[in-house]
Amino acid sequence: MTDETVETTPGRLGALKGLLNNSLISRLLREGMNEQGWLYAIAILAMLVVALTSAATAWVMQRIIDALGHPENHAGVAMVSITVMVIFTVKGIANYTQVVFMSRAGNRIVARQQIRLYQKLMRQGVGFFNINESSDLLMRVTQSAQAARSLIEVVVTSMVRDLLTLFGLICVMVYQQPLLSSVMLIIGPLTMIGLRYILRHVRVIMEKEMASLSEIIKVIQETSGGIQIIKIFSLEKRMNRRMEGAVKQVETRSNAVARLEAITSPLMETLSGFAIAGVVYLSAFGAFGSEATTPGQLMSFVTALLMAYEPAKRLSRMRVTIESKMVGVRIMFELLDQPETISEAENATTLPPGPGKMEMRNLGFAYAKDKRVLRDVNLTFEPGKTTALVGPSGAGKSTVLNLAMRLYDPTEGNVLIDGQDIRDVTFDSLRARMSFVGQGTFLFSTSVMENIRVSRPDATDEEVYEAARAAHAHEFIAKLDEGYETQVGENGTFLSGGQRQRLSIARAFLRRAEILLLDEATSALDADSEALIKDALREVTKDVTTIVIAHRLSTVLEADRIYVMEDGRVVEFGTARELLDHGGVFKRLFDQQFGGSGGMQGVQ
Ligand SMILES: Nc1ncnc2c1ncn2[C@@H]1O[C@H](COP(=O)(O)OP(=O)(O)OP(=O)(O)O)[C@@H](O)[C@H]1O
Repeated sequence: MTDETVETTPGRLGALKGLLNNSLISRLLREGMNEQGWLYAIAILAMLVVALTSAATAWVMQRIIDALGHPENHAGVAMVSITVMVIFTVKGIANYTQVVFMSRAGNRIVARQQIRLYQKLMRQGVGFFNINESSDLLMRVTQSAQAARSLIEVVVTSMVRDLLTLFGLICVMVYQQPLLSSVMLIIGPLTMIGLRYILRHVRVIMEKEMASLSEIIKVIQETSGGIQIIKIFSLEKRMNRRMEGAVKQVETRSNAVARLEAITSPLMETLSGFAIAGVVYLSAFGAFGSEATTPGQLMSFVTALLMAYEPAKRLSRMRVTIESKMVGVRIMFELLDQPETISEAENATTLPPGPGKMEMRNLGFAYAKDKRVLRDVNLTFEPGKTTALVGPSGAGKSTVLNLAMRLYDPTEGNVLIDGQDIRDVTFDSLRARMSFVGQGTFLFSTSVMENIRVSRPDATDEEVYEAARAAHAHEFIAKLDEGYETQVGENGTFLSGGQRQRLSIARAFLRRAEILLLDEATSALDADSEALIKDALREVTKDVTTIVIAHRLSTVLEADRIYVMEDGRVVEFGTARELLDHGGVFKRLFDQQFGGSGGMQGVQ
């Protein structure tokens, strides 16, 4: 159930949301208990002992006071002293055990949830990352697991230790002063009324605080990624203002939550103060004299009353704390429960090695509903041949590659490799057959060597050098301070655009896959480098099914077949020669680039 579905009936909103929350809490507890059951069992046992020893502390006050009234009874005084020592020793050990085991269980929950969240992200398709901003994901993964931990801690501690302690102390109170206790039991619950007001606000404020936190992360990310543009266009002031706005919002909201949480203290304190004052007053005037009260009993009662204050306060604030943590837990489960945008078939098989023929049959595709990007596209990529996709910007060429790699599933039609629908095979076996160089050259923040080797982790150093030579990257790598061990910086900041592209090409060469996809793979290179890499490509792609996308038509003139795309459709195909003779879209694009027949040399 989502909040939108509930929103339609405002009257029932609160109740339904409460239900949703409760089911989330029980799910969180169930999962927590299932995974860390024994850690919690020990902690809960220790809490039980804490509760018992707390009640015993109050109870023993009677013995202390009464024993002090009879100092001549040495054995009695000694017995009371030993009892006090035992109670406090056991309480100390139980407290320690409870804290240590609760923390262990909590830390493990944070660790496991963060891993679960990350694994969930890994299973998501590319489409998921298009619609979920990275700052939001960062916030969810880092904050929400902590919230889950705190929530379990609050619920378990309050429901077990505080509730039992309170119960034990009330028993002592009733035992020692039944009449006075009944007065207290009436006043106590009155404090709960004030809390209803507070609860309503906490959740709303926390939701806004999370959104502002996400905005802070986004500003920092954009600052880091776009620092050049920020400086060149003097956007510093604007970015500062954005940051100040987001930080201010978090500050204001944190203050509001703190105010609401803090209000519970004076509420409880004032009422407790009134109650204690009342007890002292009534006792002094012997209002309860008929109960034959000894000073020890009265002292024991007052001690129990004072000790009950802390657990009662925590219990009364439990809902407020739960509400504030609930927001984090909800966004965590939302992420964990999101359907995967693309997934392997249940009985997916392994795509066996083969010649690497790829066919696309009647493909239709839309990234967003009702916005068709491909229509009835039929393409055949022959094994061992080079096929080019050309056409104006936005025609859908990169989308074809996205579907070939199964980063998305087509909305109509299918993609076949060696006759097998790629939806029926495992991701690993599909992608093992492919290699890719894209428009954006992503590099990891590690060494040059590791960046090339990601495509084939078991490659030897010699194989990496060989791939780098083929991509004409070896020369510049050798000149770097630490050669192949040079760190490239975040996304290759320390390298030029052309150098980054050469590393991407080396990475693709190293993979030695049967199908090679090149999307503007040489666009960042100068004409000389491009010519060199074209030679290397000729060598590397000899027996490889190669699909090339390039705006510079000079790159594709030698292709065995060229498909021309326009507005999501294939409008022409053939060799460069055939297409030029045909005099259609390709001829128009060719003339735009080469100005008439100026570039006809090289056309097969
Ligand atoms: N991730 C995406 N989400 C939504 N729409 C997208 C996405 N990627 C591309 N599009 C849209 O799909 C259409 C085709 O884009 P595509 O990148 O396939 O074109 P292209 O022919 O490769 O263009 P270019 O030559 O400029 O790279 C465009 O209209 C584009 O706006």
